[in-house]
Amino acid sequence: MKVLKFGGKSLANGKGIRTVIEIIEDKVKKDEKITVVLSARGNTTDELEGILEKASKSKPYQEQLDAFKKYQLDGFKSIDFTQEFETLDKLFEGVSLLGDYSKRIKDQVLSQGEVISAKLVTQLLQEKNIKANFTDSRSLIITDAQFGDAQPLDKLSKKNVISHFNKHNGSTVNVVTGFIASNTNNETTTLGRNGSNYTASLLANYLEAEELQNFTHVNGIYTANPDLVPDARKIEKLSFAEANELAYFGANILHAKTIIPLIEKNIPLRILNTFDYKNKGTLITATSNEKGIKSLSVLEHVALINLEGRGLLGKVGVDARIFRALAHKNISVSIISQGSSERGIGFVVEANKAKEAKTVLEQEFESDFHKRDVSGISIEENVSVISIIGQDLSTFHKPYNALIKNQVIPLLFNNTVTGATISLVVKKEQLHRALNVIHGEIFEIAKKINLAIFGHGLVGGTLIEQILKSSEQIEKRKKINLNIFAVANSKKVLLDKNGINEHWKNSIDEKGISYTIEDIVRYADEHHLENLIAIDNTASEAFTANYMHLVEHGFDLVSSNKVANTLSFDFYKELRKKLEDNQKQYLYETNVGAGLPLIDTIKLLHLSGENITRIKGVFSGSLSYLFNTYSNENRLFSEVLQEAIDKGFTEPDPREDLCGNDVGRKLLILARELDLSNEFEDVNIHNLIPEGLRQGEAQEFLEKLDNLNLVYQKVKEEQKPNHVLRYIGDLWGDLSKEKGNLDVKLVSVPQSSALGQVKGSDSIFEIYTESYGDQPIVIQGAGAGAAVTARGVFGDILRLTEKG
Ligand SMILES: NC(=O)C1=CN([C@@H]2O[C@H](COP(=O)(O)OP(=O)(O)OC[C@H]3O[C@@H](n4cnc5c(N)ncnc54)[C@H](OP(=O)(O)O)[C@@H]3O)[C@@H](O)[C@H]2O)C=CC1
Ligand SMILES: N[C@@H](CC=O)C(=O)O
Repeated sequence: MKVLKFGGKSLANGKGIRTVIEIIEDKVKKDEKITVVLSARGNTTDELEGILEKASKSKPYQEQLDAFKKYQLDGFKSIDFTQEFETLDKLFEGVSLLGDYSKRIKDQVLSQGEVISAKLVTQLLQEKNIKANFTDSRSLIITDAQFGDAQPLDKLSKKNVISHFNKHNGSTVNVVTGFIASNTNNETTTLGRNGSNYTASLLANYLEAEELQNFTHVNGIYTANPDLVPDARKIEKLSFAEANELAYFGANILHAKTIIPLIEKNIPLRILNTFDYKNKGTLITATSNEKGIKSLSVLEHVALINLEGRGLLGKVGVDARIFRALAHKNISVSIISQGSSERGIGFVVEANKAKEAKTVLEQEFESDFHKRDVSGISIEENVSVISIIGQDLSTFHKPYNALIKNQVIPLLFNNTVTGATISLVVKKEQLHRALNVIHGEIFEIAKKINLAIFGHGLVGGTLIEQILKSSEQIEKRKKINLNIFAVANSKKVLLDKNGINEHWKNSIDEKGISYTIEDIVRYADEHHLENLIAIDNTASEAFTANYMHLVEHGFDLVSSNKVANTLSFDFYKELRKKLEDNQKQYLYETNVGAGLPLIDTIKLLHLSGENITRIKGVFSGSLSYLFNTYSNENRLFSEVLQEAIDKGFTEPDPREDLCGNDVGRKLLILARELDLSNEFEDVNIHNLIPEGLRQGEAQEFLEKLDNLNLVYQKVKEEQKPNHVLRYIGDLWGDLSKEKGNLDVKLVSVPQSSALGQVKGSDSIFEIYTESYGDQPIVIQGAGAGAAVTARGVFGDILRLTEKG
């Protein structure tokens, strides 16, 4: 025999009822022996309670009662509920006249919901020629007289159930009312909230059923509430002990009292979905999961109370006084945490009891206030409790670190000594993000990294394409889900919390909206996006003004833009301080040498104590291309320059390269990596643009490139034989001092020298150190170009995801 229990949501409407009938019919056809236990339909119980309240206050209730009757009959006009409706009419009339009702009356009222539902399903089954038998559980389950939350009298109930099923067995489907029972005086009682589940598990116990199938509107028990955590997974199997933890921490399908009768007889419980009943659901048995099951549950509608005072230290009985005072008012404490100094005790109570709890404690500790032993009792409202079931402290650092990285600082945390459950109290507004972050960590589900990309020109656009192309592979290999939720230019942003797709360019045009940085921060916040990275692929100084704000709001930073690192040294330090305070990272490997691993190498050398004495080389990819090509080929300077621009080697405004600023910036960035406090003004720059061409718009300059030809023809011709032109950066001097010497200049070098050998758009960096002596470490390779730069930015993004 299997016991099938259908909840109110399964029975709420015509579709639900038809599906329930279909499920039962299916089982009967397969000759399965079944018993059906039903809740009241939809919101019936709440509706009846509402009408009762109105009636007791002598308010008009007839309209609501009529609507209730209409709902019960809707689509099922052939069913006769006259008796149930008349009972309700009489009960409400009486309550209205008296202006009050007892728990006994309430149980009589509420019981009609289950009677109506079981009567309906019985008749519909009979219409399908199924031998169905309406079974009023009031004649089976006998309880004490505690109306509203009655306790079954096991011996009597069991005897009744067995005798009833002996009479109506075989192919008969007993359709039993859940929730309701009667006391020994034959008065209607109810089994409290979750009562129908209780009825079902009592029947399963008495009849020694093979399985209890609890049909709900979800496919089983999940690792977290799927409404809050989209990545939540269904748990296939768990043990009663594990289920018990879930029940305690708010998994409302389960309740300890419904599980106990099943444990007693070792009866498996299967949680199924009425609307997807072929799905196997979750099976709960006595056997524990070998690996141990993990899941997240949430307690909402709670408040945190904090009792503080210096004088509590070493005082005996403080906790006892708190619990006694609260217990006296029937206020239950769910989570408690107390420091070893005993100067503060924090605990969680139901939100609607918080004010009362505070008042009660203020009275209890009145004299301690006077003595200044207690300094304050405060309520932190709008909090939620997250419990990680199956999590012990040995690996808790992972979710905890991830929370901190996402700026979720738990207000309180505690762990069970034996049960491997850790609970955290977090601000309600952070609940969603916290759950997703923890869930991603403990289930090793691809960690979602939410990217906001600013600038989608040559570098930014290539980066987006690279990410979209490799994201699937990365997810498979590294369990990292790169989600670009924002792409912005100087005017518009395209926002999509689920990530942009390959049509992003059109989408920006069509759906892009004007924005401020605050809009993007708000969007991330409102959609609870975690692991945020802002990527600056602009060349804009104005945009760098957003860095602090982004960091404060939980974004790590990656930039190909060099400006932020070359503003005043004060800003440079302030940004680092902001990053440290917010535990955020800033990576900018492409700032010098595009995709070459230069900054990281220099950082590591410096950090390890290696004394870097000089850094010299061709820092600019575009100027490398320009002078390598121009020196070797008999072509016009303007023509080669235009080629460098067309190949995407130059800055958005190519004058930034030609005037030496770009190399100057790179040199300064390296100097600052060595803890030198140089300013941009300290860089001696040889500007390659003749005076007359420096002013005006970039476009005007591009139109006058020919004017450069004569100048550079002369420079080329004035060289010694077998010499070539190179535009170099040189950081030198006593680099252990506060500032170094930074020179950017055009030099003529022998073609056979290392610098003279550089080809194409290659950059070359010679790093001289004390240990390496005269033989510098040389890093050489493509120093410019959208593809290599975007790849370098991509590398920084991946590096950040690993740091998390
Ligand atoms: N090319 C290379 O080899 C290398 C380049 N870099 C750096 O990469 C960065 C990007 O260069 P590149 O792709 O060539 O530049 P592009 O001019 O091609 O693109 C710049 C992008 O930034 C956007 N933008 C400009 N100002 C803002 C702002 N205030 N807010 C938001 N978006 C803005 C532009 O939008 P809009 O069209 O609206 O102006 C455009 O989408 C530069 O900082 C450069 O120094 C670094 C290493 C190598
Ligand atoms: N314009 C720059 C691009 C890389 O930073 C260069 O030419 O090196």
